[in-house]
Amino acid sequence: MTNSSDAYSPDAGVSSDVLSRELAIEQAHVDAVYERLGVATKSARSAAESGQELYRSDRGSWVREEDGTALFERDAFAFQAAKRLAILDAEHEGLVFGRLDHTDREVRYIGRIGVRDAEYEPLVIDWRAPAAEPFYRATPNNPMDVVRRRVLRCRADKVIGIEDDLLDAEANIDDLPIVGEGALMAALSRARGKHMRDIVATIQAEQDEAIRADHRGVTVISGGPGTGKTVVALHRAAFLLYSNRRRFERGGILVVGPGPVFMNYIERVLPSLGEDSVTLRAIGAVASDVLPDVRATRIDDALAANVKGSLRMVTLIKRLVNLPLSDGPTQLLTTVKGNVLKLDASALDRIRTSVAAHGKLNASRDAAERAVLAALRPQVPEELGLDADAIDDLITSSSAYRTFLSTWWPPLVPTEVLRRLADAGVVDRIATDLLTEAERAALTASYATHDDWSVADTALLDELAAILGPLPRDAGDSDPTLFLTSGAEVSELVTMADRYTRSIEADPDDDSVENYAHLLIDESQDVTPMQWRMLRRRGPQASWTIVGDLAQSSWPDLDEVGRAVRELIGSAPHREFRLSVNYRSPKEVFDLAAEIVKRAYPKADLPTAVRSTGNEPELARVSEAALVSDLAARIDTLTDQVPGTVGVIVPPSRIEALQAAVLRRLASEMNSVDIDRVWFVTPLEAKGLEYDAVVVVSPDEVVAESPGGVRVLYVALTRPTQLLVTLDVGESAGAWRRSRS
Ligand SMILES: Nc1ncnc2c1ncn2[C@@H]1O[C@H](COP(=O)(O)OP(=O)(O)OP(=O)(O)O)[C@@H](O)[C@H]1O
Repeated sequence: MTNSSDAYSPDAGVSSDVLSRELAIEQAHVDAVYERLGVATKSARSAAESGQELYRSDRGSWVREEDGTALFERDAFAFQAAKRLAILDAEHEGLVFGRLDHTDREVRYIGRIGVRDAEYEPLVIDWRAPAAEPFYRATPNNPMDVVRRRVLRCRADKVIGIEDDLLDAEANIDDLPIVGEGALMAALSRARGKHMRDIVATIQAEQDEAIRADHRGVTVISGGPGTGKTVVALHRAAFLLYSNRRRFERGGILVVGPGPVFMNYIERVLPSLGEDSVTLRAIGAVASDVLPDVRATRIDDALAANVKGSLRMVTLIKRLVNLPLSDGPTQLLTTVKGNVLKLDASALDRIRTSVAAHGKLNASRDAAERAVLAALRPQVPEELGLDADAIDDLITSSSAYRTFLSTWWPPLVPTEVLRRLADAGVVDRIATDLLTEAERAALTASYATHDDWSVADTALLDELAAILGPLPRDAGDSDPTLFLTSGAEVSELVTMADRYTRSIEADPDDDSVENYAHLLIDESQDVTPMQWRMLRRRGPQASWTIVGDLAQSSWPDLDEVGRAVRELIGSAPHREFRLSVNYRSPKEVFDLAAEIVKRAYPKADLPTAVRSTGNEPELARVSEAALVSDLAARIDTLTDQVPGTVGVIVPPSRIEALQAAVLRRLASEMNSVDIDRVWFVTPLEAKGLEYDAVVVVSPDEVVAESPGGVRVLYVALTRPTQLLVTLDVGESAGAWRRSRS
């Protein structure tokens, strides 16, 4: 097996004459397809110019097949073909990638888009069409009337390689040569680059079932590392769009992954399948539809992260919202014709709680005012002979009352409310029965020591946005200088006026949560209960695809993860798929990783590694003093040994300093190293990613620094496609492997 990107080498067993002849046959077909597409593009353009915008769809596609009734079907097809062609990633590996030869001698070509000839006969079948299914599902045990499955490897419009599988050796067809040594193995041993590639030419049968599963309800896809969960989920998104375009293009599909590095890694897959209408968002950016500035990447320390992810925060946040502002009024005093009217703190609290129970706070100011007036009216002496309207007019015209209302029920901005948790006094008042002392301290410290938001905070901010609702549209009508005449202390005046002015800068139109028809959640084992609440707000009517592996969870309470998914499924129809083959890690690497994870999590779902390289992992040790020079030297060697990427996975506490020092050393002493191929990441950032070679720095610290412990080390150990090095730092390090059985 070869590591080069041209690993689709022709089988030496087939004469070069046969190979050349077969390549020429396939080239002729590919040429015909491109010629036809040229015609389709022209025809699409001219139809568009002659006013067919009528058929433009809401989300910007040119034509919906179902609506194109006034068009000849062929014209509608031309639109679709031209549109998909325009989206296809420039670097995609061939429009036509497969061929099926059937027992009845019928030949079908499979490609990224469907293409028909002038007589409307299929030249290429879209990989998602039912007729393409045997390409993925046929096996020698169940050949599905297919004799030979052929994968074509193209560069741009040139066919450069062929890989065949003989599926029905009994079929009486003796003029079908079999070429190549297996498309899957060749694909798997190719170098990894910065972006994930589609697997459209080599989808395996168990993966195909998950991709084509019913769109309704909830589809759960599980499996160990490297089993293709992510890539399968992305192909499923493309399949859903193909099979139910109207519903999913209009309603939208949201793909959520763990972080921006991961989103960047997967972003090319859907365009390479001709689909560009899917929204990709890291979990820390999901709330950015309601809170545009909130896009977080920082991970809290373990204790704070656990607290912030837990459902106990729902109660805590409700209490926080109801807790009067420390600089707000504690009572209302006003007069009507010389008679003093008063509501004390407990009366105000009762009103606040009962109003808050019935609506969103920012939308309830009128209701709160009605409740306050209703509580004041009985205090006006009857002998004044005033009716309710007259009393209300007298109360509301007083400046003391207006000042009270603005400060007692101000427009509340989620970010400002959550910041209140930096005050230990606030946390103590609302959380003594919810959190331990250590948890309360961790929560307060996380806000007191950081100005920016963490990923876990975004779900809390989203929860707050849901409780508070959009800012009132008239929030800007009141004059902040009002406070200057209220008679309170100057320092307070500034605080309130300041808060008021800042809060009205938010655009009330930005507060609507985006709803999707389908949500696809990757690395779901790390989604906390609070984050599930945030996601569910994006798809109250949606169907779901949930992808994950409990053995890779960084969340400490695995039962809670399971419960959250069961709750989401509820009584909806659902189906589960388990992927069983690890296509990423060589067997030698995965054996080590599996042994480590089994110790901490015996129930781990361990896949079978499909490849073997003969390279055992290197378990190395280095002193603290020699770490930088040793790591730089290893990176130098590894970039020579593998053709693609080298991942250096470093515990969070070390990454910044170590990366800077190693890069400096590489630049000064080993400047032949191609730095663009080297990635420094924390174990959590490495989730879902893969590299040709990986160095895991200080595995003991990787375990110690994450609430997921050994499971997070398992993630790190399962990232390489070729070579693994672990680097213990210091004489006594290595606990992670000493207790190997
Ligand atoms: N059928 C296939 N043909 C070719 N390559 C495949 C196939 N299935 C998976 N792969 C490759 O295997 C690698 C792992 O896939 P992927 O990242 O989707 O796995 P995963 O199950 O999400 O892993 P993890 O849980 O570790 O994040 C990728 O490089 C992917 O392209």
